[in-house]
Formats: sequence, C-alpha cells, structure tokens
Amino acid sequence: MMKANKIIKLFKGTVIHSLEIGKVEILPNSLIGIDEEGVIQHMKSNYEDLKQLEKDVSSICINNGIDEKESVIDMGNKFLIPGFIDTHAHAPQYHNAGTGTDLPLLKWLEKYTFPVESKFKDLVFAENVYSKVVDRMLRHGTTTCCYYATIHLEASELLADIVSKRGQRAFIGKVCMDRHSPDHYIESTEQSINNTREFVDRILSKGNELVQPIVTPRFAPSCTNELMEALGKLSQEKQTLIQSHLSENKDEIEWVKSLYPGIESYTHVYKHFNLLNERTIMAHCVHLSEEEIKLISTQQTAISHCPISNFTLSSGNLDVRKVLEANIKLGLGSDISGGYHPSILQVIRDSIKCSNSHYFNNDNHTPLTFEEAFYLATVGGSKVVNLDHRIGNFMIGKDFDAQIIDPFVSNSPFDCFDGETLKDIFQKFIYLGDDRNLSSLYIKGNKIKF
Ligand SMILES: O=c1[nH]c(=O)c2nc[nH]c2[nH]1
Repeated sequence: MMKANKIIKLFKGTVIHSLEIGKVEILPNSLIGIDEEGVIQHMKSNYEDLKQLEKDVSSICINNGIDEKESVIDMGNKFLIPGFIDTHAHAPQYHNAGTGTDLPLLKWLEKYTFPVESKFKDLVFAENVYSKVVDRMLRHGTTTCCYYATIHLEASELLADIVSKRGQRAFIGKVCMDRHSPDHYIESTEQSINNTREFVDRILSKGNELVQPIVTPRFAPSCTNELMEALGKLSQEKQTLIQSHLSENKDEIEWVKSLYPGIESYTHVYKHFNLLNERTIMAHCVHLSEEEIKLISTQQTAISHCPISNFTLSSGNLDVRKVLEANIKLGLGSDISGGYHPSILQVIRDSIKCSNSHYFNNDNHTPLTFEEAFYLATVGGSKVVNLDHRIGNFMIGKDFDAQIIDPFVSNSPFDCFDGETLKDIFQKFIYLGDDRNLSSLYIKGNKIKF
C-alpha cells in the first residue's frame, strides 16, 4: 500500500490524459493534489457540482495545513497534459538540427554526424550545445528524454550534470564505437568498456533518481564482438537500460549481414550479445521481418518510432500497426538530428502521416489516430523506459510530470471558436500547437524554468 503523504499543491481545472491506447480522457473540473515528493496523492474529476469541488479544495487545504491562496493553481481555460517522453534523441547532433538533410543514413553519418560528434571532446563546445538542447527539449514539453551523448566520458557526464541542473528526467548514454568509425572519432575496445563502466558508476553515484545511465552500443556495425559482449554483461550487472539502433536503412542491414554471416538476422545479433531484453530500446526498426518482430515481442524489447528521421533520411516507414499488434512496447522519438525537429508534437504528427502512408498501399492497415499517437507520446513512452508505474498519466501514486497548455495565449499558433468542445481544442493543439502554448512545466512536482 502506498503511503499517503501530505498534499502541498493542488491543480484545479481540465486534465487530459490516456489510460489505454486510443482513448483520451478529457476531464473538466478536475482536482489533482501532489505531495512534496511530487507524487500524485489526489485525483478527482468531472465534478458536476462546482460548489462541491470548492468545498473539497477547502477541506484538502485545511486537512493538510496549506494556504489556499498560495497552494491552489487554478488553470482556468488552460489544460493539463502529461509531459512528453522522447525515447530517442542524440543530444550532440542538436548542433546540426535542420541541416544535412540530403543524404541517407550511412553517408549522413560520415559527412555530417561523426564530424560534429567528434567536437565534443572540447568541453566548452559541449557545454554550449548541451545546455541549448536540454533547454529546447524542455521548452517543447519533453519531461523525459533518452539521450545519446558521444564517445567522450567527460562530455557525457557534463550532459548528465546539465540535465540534472535543469531538473529533467533522462537516460544518458555514453556512446560506444570501437570499429568502422573515422580515425578522429573512435575508441579502443578497452577504452570503450572501461569508460562506459566509469560513466555508469559516476552517474549512479550522483544519486539523482531522475537521471540514469543507459548502456549505448551505437549500432552493431560500430562495435566489435568483444565490446558488444562486455556491454551486454555490464548492463546485466548494473541493471541499466540499453539503447541502440536496429534495421533503419537497407544498406545498413546488408552491412550487418556481411559482418555476421552466421547470425540469422540483425535483431538476432543483439540477442546473441545479451543486448535484446526487457530493458532494451531499439530505435527505428523499419525493415524488420516477421521473425524479428516475433523475437522483439518475446524478448519484451521496446521500439522507439522516429518518423521524422525516417522520412528525412529516406530510411523507410515503420508499420506501427504491426508493432502494436505484436504487443511490443512502442514510444516516439525525435531522433535529433536525423529527425530535424525537437518537438514530440511534431513527431506525433509525422507518426500519423507515416501510418497514413502505409494505408495508401495496404487497405488492411488501420491508420493511427491522433488519440493513439498522443498515447504513444506519453504512456507508450513510459512503458518503453520501464517507468509506467511512475509517469505517463495522472494516476494516483505516479509522479507529477505535467504540462499546462494555454490554447488561448495571445500568440497562439491556432484559433479557437465559440461552440468548440474541449476535444476540438485539444485536437487543434495536437495538430497546430507548439511551444508558445506551453504555459508551465513540472517534473516530479518541480516547476521547471524553460
Ligand atoms: O538515425 C541514426 N542516427 C545515428 O546517429 C545513428 N548511428 C547509427 N545509426 C544511426 N541512426
């Protein structure tokens, strides 16, 4: 049984969240109370009698010894939604976001991505880019992010420190690459193993439960067997999450086939090295065979769907319906900077377009609805990072990771009209909203500056 702590803050107004895929609950006249740990202790909705709501506000304030004027946030005609969860982003690549959109994956890595990542050995350069990317993610309502850093130990730790300072919830990975990488951006096997262990220990020793290390073999082609094996063992020993890339681009898949002629498939390569389990997040997964989908499902591995990136690098389109039908954990990723936009709202829109494009070629594909895409950006993401008991929606006992959205802000990118329902306004926000609509942001109950 969860201990009910003293409520220190109340949020009054419309709450919108998902409890199950495809269903968005729109709950006017709601009351959410959080304790000093930022945990939701009270959640009641749909008061028909507003006097009763006010009575409850007063009695909660009296019972918890808090001042009504200071502790109650009346959201008025704004609404509360869960923070977005970005399940795949490359923090250093934010430097390049919006540029270098003309090449497919392997050429793009060589021409644009490795050169910029190699600059992160310079901590001044790193601090500038990392401060900006974390601030930008927060401004777009991303309360939890799975970040790739670079191969550099110190700069990766710096990213974790910046994230901690800003109060974001995140998984941070020091990238591992000990082969098929340029001379200016490669580590020895020994360096990669030792620095990853050191990185994991350093992050864990900081004791910030919101910021966790994640073991990060870049992708199978850039890691030797010895490194892959060591990373599988390390993540098992430390019980960390694992993130990598899988089946994004057809040339990449052919390359993996040539590197591992004896192994059944790209997905089986990760399985072979104990890197495909219930703590793993695989980005992209665009070209999986039926066998590979089955294996991912059996292993309870999660997929991060990155449609902006998949369109931009001309990688292909993930069939989300197939993934959902296989009962695979699925969330959304910006994949900065393969994906050019840091906003999960933009990723939601492209996930719907991606699914629609499947439908053009296959009548049996039911296109993703905006309600489903919103679920993937919130609850879906929470399952991907194995934190669905803590975040994703506003159930009692979960942490309060939330965005207060103002659809009527003076410079709003969309207009609302008389007679529109809350659902209409919410849908307009999903399709047309942006950071101008973000009024306040909370992570584990803390109000975040952005
Ligand atoms: O979209 C991607 N971005 C990357 O940085 C990367 N590295 C390997 N595979 C990758 N795919």
